[in-house]
Amino acid sequence: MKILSSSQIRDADKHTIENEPIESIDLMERASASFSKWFIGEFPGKCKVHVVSGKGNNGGDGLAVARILKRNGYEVKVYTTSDEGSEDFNINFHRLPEGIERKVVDDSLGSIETGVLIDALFGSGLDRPIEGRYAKIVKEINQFAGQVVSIDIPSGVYADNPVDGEHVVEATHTVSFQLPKLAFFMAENEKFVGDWHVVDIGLDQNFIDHTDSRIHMVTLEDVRSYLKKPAKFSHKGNMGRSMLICGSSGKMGACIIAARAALRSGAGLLTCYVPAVGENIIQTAVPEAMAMVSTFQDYHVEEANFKGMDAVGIGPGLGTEDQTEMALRKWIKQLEVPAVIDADGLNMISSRPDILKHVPEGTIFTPHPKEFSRLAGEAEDSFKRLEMAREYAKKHKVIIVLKGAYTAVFDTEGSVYFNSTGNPGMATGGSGDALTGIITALLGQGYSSKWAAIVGVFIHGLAGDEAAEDLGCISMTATDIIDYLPDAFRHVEMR
Ligand SMILES: NC(=O)C1=CN([C@@H]2O[C@H](COP(=O)(O)OP(=O)(O)OC[C@H]3O[C@@H](n4cnc5c(N)ncnc54)[C@H](O)[C@@H]3O)[C@@H](O)[C@H]2O)[C@@H](O)CC1
Ligand SMILES: Nc1ncnc2c1ncn2[C@@H]1O[C@H](COP(=O)(O)OP(=O)(O)O)[C@@H](O)[C@H]1O
Ligand SMILES: [K+]
Repeated sequence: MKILSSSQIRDADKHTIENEPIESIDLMERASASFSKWFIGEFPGKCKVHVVSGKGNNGGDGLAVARILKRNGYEVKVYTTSDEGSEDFNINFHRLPEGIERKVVDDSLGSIETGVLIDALFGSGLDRPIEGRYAKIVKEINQFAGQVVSIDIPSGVYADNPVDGEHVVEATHTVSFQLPKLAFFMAENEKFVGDWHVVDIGLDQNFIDHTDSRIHMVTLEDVRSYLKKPAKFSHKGNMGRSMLICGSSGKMGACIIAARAALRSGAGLLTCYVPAVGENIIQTAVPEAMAMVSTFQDYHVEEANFKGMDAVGIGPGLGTEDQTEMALRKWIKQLEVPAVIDADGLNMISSRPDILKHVPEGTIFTPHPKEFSRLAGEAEDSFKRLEMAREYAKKHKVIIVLKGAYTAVFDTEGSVYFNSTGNPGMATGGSGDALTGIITALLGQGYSSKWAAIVGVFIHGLAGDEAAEDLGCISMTATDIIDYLPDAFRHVEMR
């Protein structure tokens, strides 16, 4: 699914109005009806609803929603900051039926004790920080004890830029029209956006399909269409020969997790290259994997033999010993197959950036934000980090998998794909190692680097979601993510 900027959405509105054709006020009615339908589903008890409307079209939506909810049996009170506004605001203001209490407010809503509050103060037309009387209103909205539902976007949040003011509505739910907004994927906006939802308002899909956007959200359908189905005559030799270079004394667990995840992701033949300390451990814990054992006891110091391999994953539990770093340099220079580099592998590249020039095109880096800042420098905010990651991926011709609540995959052409699966239960040691194993296995099965990353991240998150459903976010572990990989793959395969 594409994510469009505010101005692109405005163009889609305009195009729909001209070509459907539909009057602007009727499009507003359709948007408000979609919002109301969502609202009625979420709050079926006919609670008291307080609608706070600004004077733009977001406020106009608020007024139309007030009317529709009233018609559906809700007790509605409307607070407007003015009795006059945009053309469509004015029409909806005059359409307010009898029986809706209305109040034109200056800087205070007055006391609101119960019910649900709908925030229609500002939408995508916000063009400066909220101040003065509007700031006081926002403060009151945030002091309200009940749930707050923002229409389209919380007032004070910009769709495409970081928040720049102190006064921003903190919504419980945000119901966005047609598509999600880029702002929803940024960690610092979580407290404003709350849980977000998208409702269809019937903007011209053909126009959206032809609008150029480099920002996407990955859906189940996307992954379904890219998932490779094993051929009837497939055998272990053509399901990918993968190698994981991993482990050191005290960190063999990372290796086990990555290896098990790779096997559960369809790796045909898996070899784990480990220091001597890891031989018995890996052979016992993961009998399906072969072990290639280095002569050195505690950590990696030697070259590897990649002969016959289709994919290589480097990083889980490696440690950052100087000699391991020298070994990493050799591995990277030797690489002729697609590779995933994670964790300590990335940390060593960060401390010796000259290694970067040897990294083959299409190699996948899987940093979390801290590892990314070691690679590319600190970012002021998530929007800047997004630009930095995009530039980094383009410049070094690597795929960046920036891990987090919405893991983002950056390809080498400047596009970014936000993941839509996963949950906070995955913020536990070893989850990242599982991801490295999954992506390595997919690479080995012939996925392009970009799609191995996108599909791997989605499946990893989906397995995490299935695990959380049964075990809860608190108790689930990285091993549980692996145990739920079969469910996740089956879920994607189901048609
Ligand atoms: N046809 C359309 O364009 C549709 C638009 N829709 C709604 O329209 C919204 C956008 O409407 P508008 O473009 O009218 O924008 P807003 O409703 O966000 O309001 C913009 C108005 O507020 C003023 N303003 C901006 N920032 C301010 C600040 N910090 N302090 C004080 N005043 C400020 C602007 O000067 C302008 O007058 C969307 O978010 C969506 O809710 C929907 O009705 C769907 C259809
Ligand atoms: N709040 C969250 N929501 C969704 N996914 C998460 C969340 N926190 C962590 N994850 C996922 O869990 C994994 C953690 O990886 P990483 O930070 O490398 O941990 P580790 O090094 O302990 O394995 C990443 O894939 C990340 O996207
Ligand atoms: K709003």
